[in-house]
Amino acid sequence: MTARDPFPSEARDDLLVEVAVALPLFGRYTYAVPAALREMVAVGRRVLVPFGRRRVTGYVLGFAADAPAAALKQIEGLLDPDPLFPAAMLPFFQWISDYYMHPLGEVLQAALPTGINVADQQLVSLTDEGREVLPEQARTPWERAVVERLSRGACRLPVLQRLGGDDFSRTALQQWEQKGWVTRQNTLGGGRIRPKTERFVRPLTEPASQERLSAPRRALLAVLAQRGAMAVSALKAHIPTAADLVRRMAADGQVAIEWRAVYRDPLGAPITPDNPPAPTPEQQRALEGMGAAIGKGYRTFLLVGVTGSGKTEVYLRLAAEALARHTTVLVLVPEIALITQTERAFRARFGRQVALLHSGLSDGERLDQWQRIRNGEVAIAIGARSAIFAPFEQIGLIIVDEEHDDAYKQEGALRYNARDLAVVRARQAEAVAVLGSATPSLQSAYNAQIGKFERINLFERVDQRRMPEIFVQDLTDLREERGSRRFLTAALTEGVRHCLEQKEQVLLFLNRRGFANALICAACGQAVQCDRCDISLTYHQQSNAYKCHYCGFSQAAVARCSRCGSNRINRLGIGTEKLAAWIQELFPTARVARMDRDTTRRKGALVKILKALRERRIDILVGTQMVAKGHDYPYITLVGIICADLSLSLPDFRAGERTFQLLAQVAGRAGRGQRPGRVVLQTYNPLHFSITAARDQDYDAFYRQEIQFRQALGYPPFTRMVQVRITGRDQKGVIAHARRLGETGSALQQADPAYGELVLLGPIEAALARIADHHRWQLLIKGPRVAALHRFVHQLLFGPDAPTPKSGIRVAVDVDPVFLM
Ligand SMILES: Nc1ncnc2c1ncn2[C@@H]1O[C@H](COP(=O)(O)OP(=O)(O)OP(=O)(O)O)[C@@H](O)[C@H]1O
Ligand SMILES: [Zn+2]
Repeated sequence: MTARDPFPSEARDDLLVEVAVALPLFGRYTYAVPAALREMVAVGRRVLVPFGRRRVTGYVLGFAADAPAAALKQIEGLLDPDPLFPAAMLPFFQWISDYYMHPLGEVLQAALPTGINVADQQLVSLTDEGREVLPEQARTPWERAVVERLSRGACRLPVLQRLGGDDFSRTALQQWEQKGWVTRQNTLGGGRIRPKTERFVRPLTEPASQERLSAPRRALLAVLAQRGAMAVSALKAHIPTAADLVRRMAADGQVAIEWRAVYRDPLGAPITPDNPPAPTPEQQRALEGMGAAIGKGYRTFLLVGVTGSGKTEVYLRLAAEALARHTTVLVLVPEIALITQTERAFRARFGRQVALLHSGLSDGERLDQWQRIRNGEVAIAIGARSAIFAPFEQIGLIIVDEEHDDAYKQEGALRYNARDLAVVRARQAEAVAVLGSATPSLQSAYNAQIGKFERINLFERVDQRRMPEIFVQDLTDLREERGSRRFLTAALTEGVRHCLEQKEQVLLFLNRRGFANALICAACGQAVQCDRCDISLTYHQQSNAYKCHYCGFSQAAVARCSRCGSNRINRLGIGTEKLAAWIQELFPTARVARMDRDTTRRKGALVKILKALRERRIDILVGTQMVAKGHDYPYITLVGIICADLSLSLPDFRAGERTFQLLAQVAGRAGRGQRPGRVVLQTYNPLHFSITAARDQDYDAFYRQEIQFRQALGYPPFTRMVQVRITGRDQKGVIAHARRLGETGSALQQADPAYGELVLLGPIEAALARIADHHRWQLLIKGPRVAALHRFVHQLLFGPDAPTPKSGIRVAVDVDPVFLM
């Protein structure tokens, strides 16, 4: 026991708990629980624990029988009224920690709603000497901004970090501290989110005395008599002057005002219940197989249904089946634009039983949705990838819509794939997983082929609607054309004209935003490149700026050529911004809108565009891959694919798969209503099998070709991969560390015959060699079996011989990487 222990007499009866801390450390730590907290401590609770010289958030994993010999510290406090996740989810989090090689405490931190963690925060301030010396010493823009900020007073570290974005340097701060120019002090920072409370009114006056009251006061009491206690904000809908009135009535003792905790509600007005259509015979068959499986143990189905085959209706009916068996339902959707569509469908069927979890919500809203799930107040959760962590108990069904979508891959600190986690969670919970898509990932289709998943097909669109007719336009025929004529072909413009005459809608797809993406100096031929990335800049007309699509760097478009100084920069190439301008010129009276990352940056902008499309206030929608996803708009009868080849030539073995999926998906937006659809698909490679298969809407033809290629080259799904990425500002340091990892890897491989089956590729410079001034190198490790592969990488990065990176060099591990550049 430590000298600090305030309860020494109780030493050996101490309750001990194992805790994971929210720090980059793999261990589990044992703490004692002080007597006062003993009744309340439970698995899944967040606690505040001392750790080294700091205090941090921890999560109770379980109870420990024995204390390690070393000094034992005590939990300092419990952070929430209840556990934030059910104990039954711990094996799931542990699996994630093991498989993705990420510390459990950080897994939990990533899984729980953001903004609630409490930890020490460092307060930085200038010393007297620093105040004198530093204004001279600060070099980078970030350093200057920091000194400027600190000269106005002490400041929290995260605020300083944010001042200059990528320029931030921990080393600089440490040096300043060593030289005595700044000091750091620990303070306890609170979680940002508090429960929301509202003023509620409760009637007090006996009905008999009401005659003497004024008419408004009587009206207010009448409403309360009918509805019970009400929030003042809700009362205003009945009595506009309620706020003022309530205050005066409270003073006269006629009503009581009290604060009550309420949920922040992102759902808005209720949606009118829908009228479920009778399932088609195909839907019926699909439902019989999958519905009967719910509640009877783990199974995964791959639902392959052509675009417009009514997969959503299948999901809805399966969800109803799961609810009837008193289990809960998790629905994953790749992105926010689709969540609104799916949310609408589920709320129309299931009303208030639905919770939402996605990044479009405020932190407070998300926490409240989390609590509703946690408290068993809802039975269905819909959300983007992070919703896989929804704290349900008794899960019966997990649906992953558009399962092929790369958006399920989380990049950043904890790298996971929510689609894969859906299968893991279903297995652990003995639930049914349904992965749905018109264009499944090769991985999932292969899993169905070898019997890991069960495949269910929907071959036809509902109501015998035809698949769109696809016309392929060979762009090499138009090589001699200039400007807009090169991409706005006769086939396309005739189609658009016809559509507009019929008052139908057009979708034009181009997988590149901006105005011009090839900026070439007219005098010397130099391409205009980002200062901080090895990537060309794109011209954006609306902001009249050159922008980098990787780091966000932006400079005024008047800039001169970096090589010869000429200000004549040719703007070649085409992006959605230019396409929209061209099409507007050609069809001046058409209502043209654009949907890409530039036009949807502001909160709510995306939903606004989709609403206008639904209400037919847009005639022609121009967009990037955002428009390709499962949208269902009945009046779109023409889809134009401006240049199908853009994604084909990327240095990534999945380029063919992505291109096929993108084309088949965007084509599938046409002709979903009563009127038949047409697609004009323009390409320089009309014979490439990704393109012919998309033209024929033939998934299996694509699969047969692609799977052969993967097998021949030993790519997934025939192998598994782990990518190790080494990044940092110091190029030499990055290369040196990458080489050291490569050497360590080779040595490990030679030492252990079990590693003979692994292939080490690299270390090599990444295809995107520099982003935001960080040099990037990588090591790719391939192997036929997960166990050996993972053991190897673990040893390479965390084993006794693992090389330690110098400060400023980061090593990130990406298991089952999706982005290889
Ligand atoms: N049984 C049915 N009877 C009539 N209409 C239906 C039926 N099932 C679904 N629909 C309608 O068919 C349309 C297409 O369905 P849905 O959007 O679910 O297709 P999908 O299979 O998800 O396609 P995609 O893969 O392109 O997203 C929707 O408008 C839906 O309301
Ligand atoms: Zn850049």
